[in-house]
Formats: sequence, structure tokens, C-alpha cells
Amino acid sequence: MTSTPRAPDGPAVVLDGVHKHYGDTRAADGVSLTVARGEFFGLLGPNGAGKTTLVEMMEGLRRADSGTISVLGHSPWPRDVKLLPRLGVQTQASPFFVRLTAREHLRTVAALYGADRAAVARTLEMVGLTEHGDVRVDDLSGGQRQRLAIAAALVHEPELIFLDEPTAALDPQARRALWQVLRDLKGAGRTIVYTTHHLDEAEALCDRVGIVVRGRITALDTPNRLIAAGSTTTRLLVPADRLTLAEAEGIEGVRRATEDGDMVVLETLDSGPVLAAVDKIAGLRGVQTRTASLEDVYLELTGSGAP
Ligand SMILES: Nc1ncnc2c1ncn2[C@@H]1O[C@H](COP(=O)(O)OP(=O)(O)OP(=O)(O)O)[C@@H](O)[C@H]1O
Repeated sequence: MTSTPRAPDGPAVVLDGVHKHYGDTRAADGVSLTVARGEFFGLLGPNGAGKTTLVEMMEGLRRADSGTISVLGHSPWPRDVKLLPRLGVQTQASPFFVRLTAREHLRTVAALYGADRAAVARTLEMVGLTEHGDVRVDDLSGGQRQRLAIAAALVHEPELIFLDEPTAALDPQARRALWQVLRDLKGAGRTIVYTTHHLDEAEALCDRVGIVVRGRITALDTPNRLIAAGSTTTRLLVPADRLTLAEAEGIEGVRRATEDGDMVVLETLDSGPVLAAVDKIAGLRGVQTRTASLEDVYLELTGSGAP
């Protein structure tokens, strides 16, 4: 394996005033951010917000129009052959050698980076594909292929790992298993830049998240601080057979009441008095309380409307 000396300190990624336009579309509109070494950094945002553009500029796959980008202390553009082995990249359209088996595919990728055969077996095991190692890539299921793409990003033990919606096609078990793999990688000191549409995932895994809207970072902090600074709305869910929408709307302190299946959902900034009022009308049996989650904050920031 190429022995690139590891810079002991300095951030993993620094973007400063980065712009990227496609015609009139501002895919990156003056983005500045720093990802620390060892950090698990999440990028969130609606479709077309500019996440892939940002990540691909960090990976050296696209060139910024202006601004500066530093990855492990180097400029990723023009592509730097010394930098590439230190990066692990899984994209939404990762290339495969489809006529090879999963194991052969991974061996080929490993050979490109100078990683050994033991790394291939270890990485197949890590993503739960050992028993599918002899299956041809084009015969793997969508989720198995996705796990192989993740394995290909990890096999050479890169310092900085870019994962673009890695759990999109995974079943719940595989998704949770990948979470553990990622936590272990973080525990081993790797830096992870992670794009996802799963807010629960970002909340569970990421040290910090950046929320991208129309090419700009509109929020950047730990999930907990974003939640604390954002929505203070509490939702009370009351069985609809005991409280009508009109009754709910009549309770002082209720900002909004909606029906969701067999529950009436009351949104309030002050849950105590509202709970007391609900108790008087309907009793508290079966009443559930939901405090704000990262998803609420995300929906507020991206203007996608409340659920
Ligand atoms: N090569 C390109 N040529 C023209 N427009 C592009 C190109 N690549 C991306 N865009 C546009 O730039 C914007 C940002 O796209 P990007 O793929 O970065 O968004 P994203 O946040 O990754 O979206 P998604 O969540 O759907 O993957 C979109 O409006 C997209 O249509």
C-alpha cells in the first residue's frame, strides 16, 4: 500500500467561499465549512440542494468555479495521485466490474490501491457479504451491491471516507449493521463525510451536520444544538375517539391541530397547560408526547412544511 505520511493534525476538509454554478443554477453558493479529523460529518438537504456537488468537489471529481478547497492539507483539484489512496469514495453510482464476483471485484479495487487479500476478506465480512463473495456482481441484489460499493470505499483503509446515501437501498438489519461499521471506523479515528436523507441516521451517527438549501449551508452544528436552537414545538398525540379537532383547536396554547390516522396531533410551545386541558376533556390514557427531533428542525429550515 502506498505509504503516505499522515499529517498529524489540521482539519480533514476546509472549504472557503466555494462557488459552483451550472448555468443559472447555483449548486454551491459561497460555501465555507471545516470538517475536523476524526469527525463524523453529515450533509443534509433536499433533492437538488447541492450536496453531491459539494462532496464531489471535495473528492476531486468536480472543479469549483471559485473559492478554495483543502482535503487532508492538499487541493483535490487537479486530481492528486498521492491523495487518492487516502480517500474512500462511495457514490450513488459507484462503478462495478459486473462480470466479476463480489470478491474478485473487491480484490481488483484493493489491488488498484495496493491493499492486500486479507483486507478483502476483512472488508467483505465487515459489510456482511462473505457468503455472497462468489456471486457475480450483476447477480447481487440492489442492497448487496450497495454494500459492495461501501466495501470498495473502505478496503484500502482510507483516512477520509465519503459516503453518499450509503443506506438508501439497505434493509433495516443491513442499515443498522452499517451504522455499527461506521461507528467502529469513527472509533478507529477515521473521518467520515456522510450524505443522507435519513434524519434519524444523522441524529444517531453524526457529530455535526450541515443543512444545505439551494447551494448554501443554512445550519451547521451538532444535532443536539440544532434541535435545541430550532423548534421548541412539542406534539401531543391524543386518540381521536376522545378529542375532536374542534376541541383541540379550542385549547389555549395549541398552535395547530391536525389529524393523523386515529390520533389528533396538537402542536404547542407550552405542553404543561395543554396537557392539563387535554386531561380535563379526554383523560391522559393513550396520550403520547413528542419533543422536537432533527427532522422537525430540518423541515423548518428547508421550508418543506410540518408533517
Ligand atoms: N452536471 C450538471 N449540469 C447541470 N446542472 C447540474 C449538474 N449537476 C448538478 N446540477 C444541478 O445542480 C443542483 C445541485 O445538484 P446536486 O446533485 O449537487 O444536489 P443534491 O443535493 O446532491 O441532490 P440529491 O439529494 O437529489 O442527490 C441541482 O439543481 C442539479 O440539477
